[in-house]
Amino acid sequence: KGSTWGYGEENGPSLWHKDYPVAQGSRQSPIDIVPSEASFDPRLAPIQLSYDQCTSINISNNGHSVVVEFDDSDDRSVIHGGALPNPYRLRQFHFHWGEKGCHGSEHTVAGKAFVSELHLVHWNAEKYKTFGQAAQEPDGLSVLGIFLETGDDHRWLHKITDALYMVKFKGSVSDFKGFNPKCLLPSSLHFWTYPGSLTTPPLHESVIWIVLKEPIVVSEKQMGKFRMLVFNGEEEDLRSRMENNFRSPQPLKGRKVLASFK
Ligand SMILES: Cc1ccnc(S(N)(=O)=O)n1
Ligand SMILES: [Zn+2]
Repeated sequence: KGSTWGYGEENGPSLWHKDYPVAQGSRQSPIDIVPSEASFDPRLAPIQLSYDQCTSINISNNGHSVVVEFDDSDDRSVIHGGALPNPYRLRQFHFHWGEKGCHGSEHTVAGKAFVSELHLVHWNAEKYKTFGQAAQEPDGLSVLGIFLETGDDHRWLHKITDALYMVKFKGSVSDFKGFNPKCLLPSSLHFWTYPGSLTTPPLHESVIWIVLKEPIVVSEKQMGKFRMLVFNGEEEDLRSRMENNFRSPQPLKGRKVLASFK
């Protein structure tokens, strides 16, 4: 049986196209964002995150990242603005990161990578009945990308890093109530936006990407706690530290990146 995809030598991003030919498609993500080539679009509405009624449910290790899931049975937590035609519902957030001292973001800015990248995944519940269906439509999803750089401790990230020991192994799930990801936003909501894809299989070209210009600051110690997670299940002999779970920038193929700021 074909091995499932991952980030290793035998199943990493350069091989994903074999099982997921869309990997070589015309609107793949991530990309290298070149600010001087992005065009300021005054028509872009400011990003608004209405997360005050959001309901986080659990935190889990899916063998590729650590994921916090939300109750998306109604419009209690939505993102609107940017180039979005209507509000999109928050479904989950997760992270991508590198190894100690190295970079791990997926998007880069003029070739500069950050230590990590947070993805807040939303779906167009006004137009589609389920997340799964929306994930296969060109306007189905919107992912808000936030860069992480190292410096001082992030005062709220500890709520997540303190829970990571409970989800060390693939397949582990733990209660995670009352977390509002608004506490993970930088002060500026200036953004770039472009049409792209999921950055992990099935790599559907269904994402309107919104990437914030300003990174948030977290400490190397906090990042270290992400690296104590492992890709493998508790019962597997082969232990492999969860790190470098990022895809590299993909060809722009003529796409335009819009900027919400001058
Ligand atoms: C929910 C989901 C699946 C796959 N990839 C992504 S991502 N990394 O593009 O946000 N999100
Ligand atoms: Zn992601």
